[in-house]
Amino acid sequence: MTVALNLQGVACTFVSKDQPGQRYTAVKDVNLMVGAGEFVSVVGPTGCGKSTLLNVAAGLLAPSTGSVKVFGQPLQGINKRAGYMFQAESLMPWRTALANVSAGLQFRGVPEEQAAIQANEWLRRVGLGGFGDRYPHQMSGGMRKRVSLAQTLVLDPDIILMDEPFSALDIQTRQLMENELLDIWQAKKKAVLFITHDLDEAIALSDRVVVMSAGPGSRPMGDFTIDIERPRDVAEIKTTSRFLELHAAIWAVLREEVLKGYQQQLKVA
Ligand SMILES: Nc1ncnc2c1ncn2[C@@H]1O[C@H](COP(=O)(O)OP(=O)(O)OP(=O)(O)O)[C@@H](O)[C@H]1O
Repeated sequence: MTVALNLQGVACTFVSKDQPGQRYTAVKDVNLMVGAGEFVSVVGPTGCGKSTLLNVAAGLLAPSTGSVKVFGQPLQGINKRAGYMFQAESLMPWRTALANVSAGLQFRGVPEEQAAIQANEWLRRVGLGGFGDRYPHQMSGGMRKRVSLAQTLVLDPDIILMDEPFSALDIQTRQLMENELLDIWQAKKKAVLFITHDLDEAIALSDRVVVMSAGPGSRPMGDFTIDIERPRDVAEIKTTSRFLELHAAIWAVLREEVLKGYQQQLKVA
């Protein structure tokens, strides 16, 4: 299998803003690999360093030690083979849905007309054909997330990095979006690194679920293959016996770390 993303021996140490002498090692000894076309989720206690790892993969943060390779090449600067979708709203309020989706293409030098055709096509794929002229404030949260998804995918990245992209949505909209993401992923088979708090979501979507330990010095401490056949309906598979078995096995590892994570936070507070 071609390796799309490979983090080897990655550690990230931050210097405290208030006390420059103080250092905090968020993640340490992290080895994490995502194959081309593979869907990998990372779960872990709050504050363990999941977003930190995603930022490292995106090239937004250089690791203090270790290496990051993208399709075998050392990553320098921004990861141009990757598209990102973060938890926060990423739309420009002064641009229509269409203009939001086509912006990235235009920044890359695609002529306006061509960019609009591709952006329209992606809006249609995410179920928003006909909504291209709406502004973000004229759309629901779920619709805005669809626009964000189109905005990420229109650039045709080989690697998709997602940090809790659906956490702000109500459960029904969330399930719709998860199924849509799976449909698109199934058709395009990109490498996905998906961060979530939600173990159900991680299992439902992924080929593999990686469990991070509680910080400081958080590292992957479990790597579970999700051998549930595809295509999947995220709502339906949650009642299958294999899903429940996998959930129990992963939760047995994750639970301890979540408890440790809470203890850590209490200490910090
Ligand atoms: N730029 C920074 N400077 C100092 N500390 C940081 C910085 N970025 C992250 N940290 C610390 O590193 C740790 C990991 O943060 P990170 O946001 O990666 O965790 P997370 O697992 O994504 O958290 P959550 O699940 O709550 O979103 C936290 O303790 C955080 O306070």
